[in-house]
Amino acid sequence: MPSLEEELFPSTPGKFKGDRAHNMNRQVYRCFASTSTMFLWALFLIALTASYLSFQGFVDSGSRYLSASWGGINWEKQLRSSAQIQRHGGFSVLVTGAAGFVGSHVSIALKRRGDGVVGLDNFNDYYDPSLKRARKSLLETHGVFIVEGDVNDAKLLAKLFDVVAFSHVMHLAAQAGVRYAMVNPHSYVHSNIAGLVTLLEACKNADPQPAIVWASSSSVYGLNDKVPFSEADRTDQPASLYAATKKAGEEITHSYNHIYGLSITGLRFFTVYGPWGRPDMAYFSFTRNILQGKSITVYRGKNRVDLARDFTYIDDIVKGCLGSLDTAGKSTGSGGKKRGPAPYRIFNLGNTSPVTVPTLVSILERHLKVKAKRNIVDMPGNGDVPFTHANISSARREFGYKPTTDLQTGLKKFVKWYLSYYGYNHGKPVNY
Ligand SMILES: O=C(O)[C@H]1O[C@H](OP(=O)(O)OP(=O)(O)OC[C@H]2O[C@@H](n3ccc(=O)[nH]c3=O)[C@H](O)[C@@H]2O)[C@H](O)[C@@H](O)[C@H]1O
Repeated sequence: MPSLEEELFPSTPGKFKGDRAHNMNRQVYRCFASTSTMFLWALFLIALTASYLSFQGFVDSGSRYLSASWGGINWEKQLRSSAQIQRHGGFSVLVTGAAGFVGSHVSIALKRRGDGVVGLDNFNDYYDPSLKRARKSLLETHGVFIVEGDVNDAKLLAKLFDVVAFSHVMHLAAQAGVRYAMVNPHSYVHSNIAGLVTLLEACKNADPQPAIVWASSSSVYGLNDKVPFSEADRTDQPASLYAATKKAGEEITHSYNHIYGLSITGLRFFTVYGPWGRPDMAYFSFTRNILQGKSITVYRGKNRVDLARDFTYIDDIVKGCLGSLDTAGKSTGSGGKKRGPAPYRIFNLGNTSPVTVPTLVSILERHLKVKAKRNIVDMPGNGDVPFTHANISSARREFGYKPTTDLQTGLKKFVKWYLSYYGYNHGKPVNY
């Protein structure tokens, strides 16, 4: 049996016979009825979508509040106190990667001279996070508060700039290591490209905009064979993805300088070493293996030529970082608008005295009083370059950069720290 509606409005047009006006009325009514049904459906779908989105928002914010290690009145108080400037004309500096090797040293040096410092670090497990935690404890004894978070977290960055008007950002958070890029390429894109852009976005939006000093790398020289390496030399032949992401960082920061008036200083660090260093680096892992009686793999270049690095001691690098901060001109924009040209600088921070890897091993043997078991192999195609050698005349001219620690002296200090921290058998770290 047909329904009432079917009776009134048969589904097959033309089957209904009636007068013209009646017919017209029916069509208008039908049209109106289908429009209102559609309208009701649309309303229903909008309501459904809105409630889904608000539920998602609730879940997101709920999980953020449940899992976030930042936020709240007490947290803001700690931020402000750590960022407090204690000297006339001092800075308030956001140090990213503050629980890292260079980051921890720079943070302490800034705090010591009376600058305000807030650290940011994600404590990832690229190498033993307990070493990062120990550095964090050390920083806390100096009054430096470290926020646990990622440079990719735009909300966190916005909040940091909301609470503190940072005059400078020392951006050292990165995925380091040349050879690890073959194991985990995406971590380099995540930290060195995406993280950098997120940070620059936050800096460009900040009012006032901070001046930015950040860590590039000697590896950008890649296959360049003109020595010593000068800032104007070719950097378009990277030998590793790590180098490529650092080179990309130099271009990305340039665009932010150009468009938004951010003051940018990129520092090309040359194989930095010293106490509280990175366990993935050769001098550190060689020390551990030598002490444990394990063999070490020493790479050798083409035609049996030894590899060489312009090893640079951490204290010299710290002086270079502070000199860069002191001479960085101001950013000119605010709230995302450029108001004039701002400085864009790049400096080599090296030692200008390359040493071969076998010589590095011999120095360690002397300091450790243990003979290394050397396993010499031809350098695999893993992104390494045969040598590095910095021309540092630009940094010397701009802020009097002058490295004073040779490898022999620097490794002695490293070994002293290593033994006090891990002991002879790389047992449990001594508590600081
Ligand atoms: O200046 C930089 O910008 C980079 O410096 C550092 O890279 P590199 O100069 O490669 O230092 P590092 O790994 O200590 O190897 C040193 C030498 O030992 C050789 N090497 C290494 C390991 C090994 O098992 N055997 C070996 O012979 C190796 O072939 C090399 O010749 C930082 O790690 C990097 O993050 C980046 O900051």
